[in-house]
Amino acid sequence: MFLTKEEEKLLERGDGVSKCMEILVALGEIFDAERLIPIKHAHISGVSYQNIGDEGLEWLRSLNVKFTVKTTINPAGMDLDRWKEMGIDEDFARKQMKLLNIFKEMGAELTLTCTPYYIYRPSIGEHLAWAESSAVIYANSVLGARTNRESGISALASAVIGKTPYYGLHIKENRAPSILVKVECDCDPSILGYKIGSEIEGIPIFKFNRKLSDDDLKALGAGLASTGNVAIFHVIDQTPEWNDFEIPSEKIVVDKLELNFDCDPDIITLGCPHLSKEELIKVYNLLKNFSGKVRREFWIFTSRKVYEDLIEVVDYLEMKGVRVFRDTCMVVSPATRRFECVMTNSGKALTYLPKLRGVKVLYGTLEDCVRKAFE
Ligand SMILES: C[C@@](O)(CCOP(=O)(O)O)CC(=O)O
Ligand code: SF4
Repeated sequence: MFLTKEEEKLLERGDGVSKCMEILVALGEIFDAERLIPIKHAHISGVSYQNIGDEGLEWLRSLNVKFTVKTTINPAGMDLDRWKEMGIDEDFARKQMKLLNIFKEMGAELTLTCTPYYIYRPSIGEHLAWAESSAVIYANSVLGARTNRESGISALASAVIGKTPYYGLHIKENRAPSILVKVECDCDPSILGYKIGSEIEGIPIFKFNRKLSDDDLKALGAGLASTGNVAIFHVIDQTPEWNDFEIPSEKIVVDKLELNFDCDPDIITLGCPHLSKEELIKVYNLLKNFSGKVRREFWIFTSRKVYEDLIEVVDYLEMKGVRVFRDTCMVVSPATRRFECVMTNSGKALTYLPKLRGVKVLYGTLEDCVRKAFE
């Protein structure tokens, strides 16, 4: 991969910046990138102490670097204000705060959300270096911005250098669809993504018989990326780049989805990825149909920004016994170990909760989840 004189010099410093350059050069060589390109925004995953532990914390501290572009970060292992209520112990909280202080010293904004696009909405064609698979696929598919599916480490290296290797989805022709998915059922987009992700190769372009909302597209992408190596999709008549390419001849038809999850939930959860304003308001409107408080643990996760923008809605949900937490989620928090069976409408959470937290899961639509909370 070609390096400019300045880039060569960064390699020779022998410090944390050199380490970051080495990561980007190695990535560039693996994927045969011709050069590095500047990025506008990096989003780093691997922020929960639960997932990176003491080793990750010490490695980050040893880098001793500063970010040179706008940098946001993924959820931590707890709500920074209500961690005791989540059942988190002091030792974990202390270590999580130590980790967040390191990110802050590096120059990250402590956004602690997997939905950075609600805070900074990238524009079409903008080059990013984002980790967090659900954010990557949203940026590429719904916004038309350009990022590969970075790891936490490669996103951090790009945040320091301000660049990323020019390969993969940064290049227009690599964003072309290779399989048409005709959807003939009124299937939950989250579950559709969860099922299709493991069944297809390449980039899907969907044909729906209805208009999907941005939240539907968010759920579809999160599900797709959780079970498949998919970092972009298109939807005919709906996503920004759908008409820039030939419609692929390879086609599958989806007319029904079968799921077999079964357990009696001791907690219901929504917000994987973190809920948008519209989604939080949808929960509010559903809750108004039920008298009294919920009868099961009901945890909702969203970003601080959405929470603060809708504080009256949050107050109502809390009054109904729902807990609205920020900064974290069921997948990256040790709090989840208190539960046996988690009910959710998120295809992504159905994938990761058993894998990362070892709990059983039960699928329900948003309406099913709200109804179950009162049973
Ligand atoms: C599962 C995920 O959403 C959150 C946990 O990952 P991390 O600890 O933020 O790297 C990451 C991802 O899907 O890229
Ligand atoms: S809520 Fe879901 S998408 Fe967001 S960080 Fe947690 S697992 Fe990832």
